Amino acid sequence: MLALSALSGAQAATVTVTDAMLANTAKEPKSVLSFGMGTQGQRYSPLTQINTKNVGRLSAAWSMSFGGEKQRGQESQPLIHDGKMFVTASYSRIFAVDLKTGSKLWKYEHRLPDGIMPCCDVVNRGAALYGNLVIFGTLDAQLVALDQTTGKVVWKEKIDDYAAGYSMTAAPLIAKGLLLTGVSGGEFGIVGRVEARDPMTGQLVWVRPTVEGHMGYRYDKEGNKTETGISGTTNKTWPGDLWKTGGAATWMGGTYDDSTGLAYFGTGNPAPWNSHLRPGDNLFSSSTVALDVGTGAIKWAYQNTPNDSWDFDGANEFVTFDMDGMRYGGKADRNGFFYVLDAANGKLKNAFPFVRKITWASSIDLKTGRPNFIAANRPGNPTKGAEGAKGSTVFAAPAFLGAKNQMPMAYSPQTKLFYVPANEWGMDIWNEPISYKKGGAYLGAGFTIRPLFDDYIGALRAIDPKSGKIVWEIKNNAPLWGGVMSTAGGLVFYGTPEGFLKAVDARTGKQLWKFQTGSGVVAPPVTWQDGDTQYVAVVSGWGGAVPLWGGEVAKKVNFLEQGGSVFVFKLSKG
Ligand SMILES: O=C(O)c1cc(C(=O)O)c2c(n1)C(=O)C(=O)c1cc(C(=O)O)[nH]c1-2
Ligand SMILES: [Ca+2]
Repeated sequence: MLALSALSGAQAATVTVTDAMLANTAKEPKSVLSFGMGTQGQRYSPLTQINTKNVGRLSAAWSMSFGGEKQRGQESQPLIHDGKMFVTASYSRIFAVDLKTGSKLWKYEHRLPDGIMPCCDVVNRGAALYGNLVIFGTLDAQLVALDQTTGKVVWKEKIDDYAAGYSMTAAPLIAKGLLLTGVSGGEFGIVGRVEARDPMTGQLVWVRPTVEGHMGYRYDKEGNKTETGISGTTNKTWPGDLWKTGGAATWMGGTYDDSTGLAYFGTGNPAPWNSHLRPGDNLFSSSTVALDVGTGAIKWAYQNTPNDSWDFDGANEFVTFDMDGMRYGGKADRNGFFYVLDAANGKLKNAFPFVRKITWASSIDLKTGRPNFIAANRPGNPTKGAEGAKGSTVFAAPAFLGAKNQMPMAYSPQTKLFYVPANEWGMDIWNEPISYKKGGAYLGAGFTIRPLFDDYIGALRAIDPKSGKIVWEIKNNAPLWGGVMSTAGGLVFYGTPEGFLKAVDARTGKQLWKFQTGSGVVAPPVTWQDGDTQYVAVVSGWGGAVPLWGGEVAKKVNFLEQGGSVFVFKLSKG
């Protein structure tokens, strides 16, 4: 029996995913092998069959439900390979689907313990492919690798203790034959880090913490570890012992650029939120950290929000691109500024606002790379504040859910523009005393989110990284929470919480097509070519942080229904 099934054509058909294929995935439009549609994260496809002239004829080819009662935030980006779609779903589930028919080939439901502690819904953003495996992270902070053909578990590794607040929501990244992953848990005082593993076995290769003062390690084949030096030079940017529970979670995973050999991981908020408890810059929180993939050494780090006081996680994706013959990286930060850095050395080239209202800083100093803080707009010190134990309340914009959050932007080398899903909102924020307790929320702050404008919160913005100009924008009533894709067909695709997948002209922002998916879209679309047909897919299912933490805004959008399904589209005959 075993020998027979091993010989059968269908079983043996898995095409092994190699480093060369992954390096080419942005140029190879027949598959989608990684989160970001290429490790640089540009989310750009060279396909042109679907274009500005004919996108009006885009029609549903099939849809598949994730089923059950687990209809919560679906933030997953599907992967496409060898006739199959691999798509993760809420509550740490993954499905393999037949691309031609839309029928389910297998599913894996991870058994989650009762005590998991994701801060912001039971989400998962996607998987990674390598060899014959599909690998994803779970809400109880494990990694699971399954056989692409059978769905059988090949290896499983525990990343860390979920009872201490660790979880995993991001898609893993493959770079130079290594599996690179981050961790979630910044709201619980975990310590952020990047880990490299052998993707075929799950065995650790190196670990690099993202909080200054913690030791990095390298592992040999037997699992013996050797120290590779502390991250940073000292823990002097943290007072006392606070670096031991400093946050800086790498919760959105990373990008990788073959030309620099560096992996770029954003880091989340320093813990706790109350900044008066931790005077100093608190490295490497709210930063982009560039790691040498071979050694796990921090080659450079750039801090977007030193001594963050607003939950301005710097976790957002660093997307590398070419400008004036140089390789740069663009990052639309949660704090409201868009940054352009030299991808090789982290030197700041440009920084400008991409939302209308920013209260915490007036600008970013291009010489020093540091923000020009507006001191009066920092939430007050609870030990000194006029309002006693609470500290003084300030109005701050952006709100803590950010000018941008988990929803990834796209870059088009055709238009040389970034397409950023932005949100305009503010909050009243105040500080409170707090002390660390394992597995407890570690904030020391309270907040009330408020819209800034009557008619919209979300805005899809086309941004020129050179001039810092917003070339066009499309306002959206509810906060945008889904990702963006650009194509050589001159199109930009994006989803809305109101349930639509939309296609617009990449040059003008003119809407050309929309489709109602039946629930809010909080996931990034993808496209690929099978035979002579180009397809587009997106996952639908409202959820994520907004309905949980949005307060007044959550009430505004409580007409939205939850869901869980994936839709695939192609052109109907003209
Ligand atoms: O600091 C962290 O570890 C961490 C993790 C996550 C996560 O893993 O989803 C989010 C956040 N922070 C966060 O601040 C946030 O606003 C957020 C929104 C979402 C989401 O998926 O909608 N996740 C997270
Ligand atoms: Ca956070």
